[in-house]
Amino acid sequence: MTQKHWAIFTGNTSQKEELIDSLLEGPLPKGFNELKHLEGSLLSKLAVERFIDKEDRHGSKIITSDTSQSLKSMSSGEQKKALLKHILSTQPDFIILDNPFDNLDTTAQEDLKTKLKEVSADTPMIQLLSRKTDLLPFANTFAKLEGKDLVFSETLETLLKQQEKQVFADDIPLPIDSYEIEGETLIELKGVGVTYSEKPILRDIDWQIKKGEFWELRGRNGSGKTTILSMITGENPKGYGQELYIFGRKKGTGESVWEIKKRIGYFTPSMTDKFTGYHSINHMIISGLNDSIGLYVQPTEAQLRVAKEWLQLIGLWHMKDQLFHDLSMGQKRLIMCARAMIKHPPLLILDEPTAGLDDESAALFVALVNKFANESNTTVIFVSHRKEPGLEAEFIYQLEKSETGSTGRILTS
Ligand SMILES: Nc1ncnc2c1ncn2[C@@H]1O[C@H](COP(=O)(O)OP(=O)(O)OP(=O)(O)O)[C@@H](O)[C@H]1O
Repeated sequence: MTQKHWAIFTGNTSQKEELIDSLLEGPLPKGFNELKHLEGSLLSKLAVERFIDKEDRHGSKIITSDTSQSLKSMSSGEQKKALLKHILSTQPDFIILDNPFDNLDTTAQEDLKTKLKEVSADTPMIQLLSRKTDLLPFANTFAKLEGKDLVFSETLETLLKQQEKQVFADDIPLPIDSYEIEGETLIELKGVGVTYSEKPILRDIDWQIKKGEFWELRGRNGSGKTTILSMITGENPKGYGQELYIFGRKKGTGESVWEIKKRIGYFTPSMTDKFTGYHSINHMIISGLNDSIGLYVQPTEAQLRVAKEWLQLIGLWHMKDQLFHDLSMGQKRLIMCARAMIKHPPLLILDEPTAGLDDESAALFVALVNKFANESNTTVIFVSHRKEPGLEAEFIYQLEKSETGSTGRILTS
């Protein structure tokens, strides 16, 4: 008998944590009788985060004991590989793969696919996926998770409907205040290099980013994308003493990190996922103007007006008083993105913003980013491993990984 492998398509409303819990802890949902009395393991971003927390609390290495590096300091791709290795060493009876290809570059995705194919010969797998291009070729049982309900389907075709192009009717709302930055160049790196414990990570990085440009930053896992971004945002001290110019000023010449941060909008999904979110979505949007999380002072008329315009644009005005906490994942991402955009910062960084979204929500998100990049003066840097269908970046900065440190080159899209 052929091994059974499940592919479960998830969307915005899917309650996948409950499904994962019942697969691991029981009672088993209908359609999974084959897994009775079997012990499963979970490969997911959440599982990685749990191990990082554990390592932090115990001050020891659990799944990276054979390397000199902590799990926390690894790139997201390296973390996922380390977790898979750990899972395989425990020889589970089945494996749940929750969006296994998120955060992985194409080469790492192919490596993981090959590995999973090998393992699939005698280990059943349950893949939870939100993007159809991620489907594992050996999956043979298909379902969709609607809320809590699993709807099994005989064929794949009925599950995969064609995607319509997303459009927003209104214009991007205008900013309340504007920023003065001299010159046309916003950020410049000249011959920048980074090493960690003598391991070269980046070498001779030359990158000039001008006002209003729309960039995509690409590169394999561990090629140094986050390292570059964290030097720009000021979180990484490796930028000091180098030819790194931020908003016209050389790094380390007395600029305040706070001043830099005020001019950068930043969004990465873990910001949403860790958010407790007991604020109304209207207040969440307005708080983007104050660089705070909730809203602690009475908003002005102008702030209320611009928040309304943003909520109308993204089609969530009718939900303005609902708690952020109660929104679907796709809606939360749109809110967080609008929150980062509302003050039209000179620079907006979106770090793998579509990870974990389903096809429909990702298309909506990308449409919002395209529109903002097109209609505002903000420079946008969009980091993604996935070729995001429909993304209209003007330039691509591609990091090429090498033993002597990644180098960069510019591609026009
Ligand atoms: N604090 C640190 N100590 C040691 N090594 C580090 C540290 N921070 C990052 N690294 C290493 O630097 C390299 C680049 O990491 P970085 O997170 O910038 O890559 P990335 O391109 O963003 O990867 P991914 O796409 O997987 O997120 C990786 O090999 C990572 O392990």
